[in-house]
Amino acid sequence: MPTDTSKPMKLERYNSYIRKVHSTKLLNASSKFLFRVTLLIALVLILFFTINYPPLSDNTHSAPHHHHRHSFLSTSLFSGSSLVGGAAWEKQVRHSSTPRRVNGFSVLVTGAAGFIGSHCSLALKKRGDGVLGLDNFNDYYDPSLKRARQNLLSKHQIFIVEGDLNDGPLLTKLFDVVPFTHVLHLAAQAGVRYAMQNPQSYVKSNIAGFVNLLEVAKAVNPQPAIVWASSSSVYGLNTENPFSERDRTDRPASLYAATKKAGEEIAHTYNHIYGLSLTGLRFFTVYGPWGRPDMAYFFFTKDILQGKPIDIYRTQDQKAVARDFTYIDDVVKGCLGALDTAEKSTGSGGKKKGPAQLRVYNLGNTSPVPVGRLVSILEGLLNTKAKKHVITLPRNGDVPYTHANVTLAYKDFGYKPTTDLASGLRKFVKWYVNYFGIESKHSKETQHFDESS
Ligand SMILES: O=C(O)[C@H]1O[C@H](OP(=O)(O)OP(=O)(O)OC[C@H]2O[C@@H](n3ccc(=O)[nH]c3=O)[C@H](O)[C@@H]2O)[C@H](O)[C@@H](O)[C@H]1O
Repeated sequence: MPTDTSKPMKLERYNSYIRKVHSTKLLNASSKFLFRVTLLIALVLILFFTINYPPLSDNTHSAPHHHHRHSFLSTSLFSGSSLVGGAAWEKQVRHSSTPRRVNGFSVLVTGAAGFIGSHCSLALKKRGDGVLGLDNFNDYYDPSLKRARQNLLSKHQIFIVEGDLNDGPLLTKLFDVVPFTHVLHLAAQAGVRYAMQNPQSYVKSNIAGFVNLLEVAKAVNPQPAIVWASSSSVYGLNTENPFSERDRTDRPASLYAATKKAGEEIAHTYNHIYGLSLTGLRFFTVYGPWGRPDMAYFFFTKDILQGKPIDIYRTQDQKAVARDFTYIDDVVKGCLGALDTAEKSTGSGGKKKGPAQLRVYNLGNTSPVPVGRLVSILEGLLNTKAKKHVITLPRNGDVPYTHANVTLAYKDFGYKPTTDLASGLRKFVKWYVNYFGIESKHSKETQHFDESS
């Protein structure tokens, strides 16, 4: 009888089958495991990129750390149509910054598409200084007005780089290309009442942005001298009259004022540690052609012309609210005076070499005018009665009055305001009706408008 060999063979086949099944199971299990791990990694990566690289349409009021990334992506690589850092861009930057007079300055003007920034840029350029603008063109008020100012500046060979103060690499790049002698730092989140709606934007521009600029300025060689915009609002609840630079400024009435006051303290620190030459200018309610639409004189004009009611504030004890309204041309002279008398910074490569200049000046008009009087002047100029709502000052950060003592600015650089409110508003209204193409008997009188007035 032949021996049955099929049994061990079957067993062997069975064993090998079992091994196969096991190894396939193992393979299946490990590939499932691998697949899950890959999926998890992919999800983590997607989450990471979504958080760190928000879409470029991220709005301007987003959280500061988001905005920093956004501004780096959007401004460090591209600015309008020209590639930042490219040869054509560098040529524009250099051309705009090169002075055309002997011993002329090279000035970086931040906020150059803004009201005071555009006027100062033009004035500097006209006397032969080199000017490079920086502006983020945010939408705090209608950016089309900022674009119109930019057009005006570009006709005078002034180039504005589109970028944010918080964009460190961009600022460093600008100083790499141009050894600026001066910075006129006017970029800020302005407006007293808006600080209650969007407090973070004040911290982002007026504190973080300022510190970022100072960080770059202290590290470059040569360090520039810096003249920057503080505000009359730092006097807050001060009751001395008129306001002098020696008065208390530790009782701000709005977050806007608090951020400007913080700027003055930060300036002290950078002057003390790094030898940066710093001059703060306390502007008093500056108005005029190409002004800011968020300011009362501007939107009163608009509302009066449109037949809309306007609110005129009175103090809690029913007294008139008054401001030391200051005409733009006077303020421009003050800014240029401050630049002309600014001493060089003393540090280099981030190290202080000796004491440096640290100054603060009032730039006001020295004659406060009640808001009711401002409205009567506008009514006369527009030949239209305003629909006036006199209301008690809401608790919105406003102070009852401002009044500048400008003795110090006069002594140090001959600052002397010469334009009263009626003459200044006349020039503003002339610009307004032309700019907005308002057809009235006023526009006929002003057909020969000089756009740079
Ligand atoms: O000197 C400054 O440092 C600041 O000046 C400016 O602030 P302000 O002096 O508050 O100007 P602005 O808003 O034009 O109100 C003018 C007057 O109209 C009153 N006012 C205002 C609004 C209204 O509806 N009714 C009204 O009576 C109001 O009570 C006030 O009395 C800049 O905006 C600010 O950025 C900052 O630079």
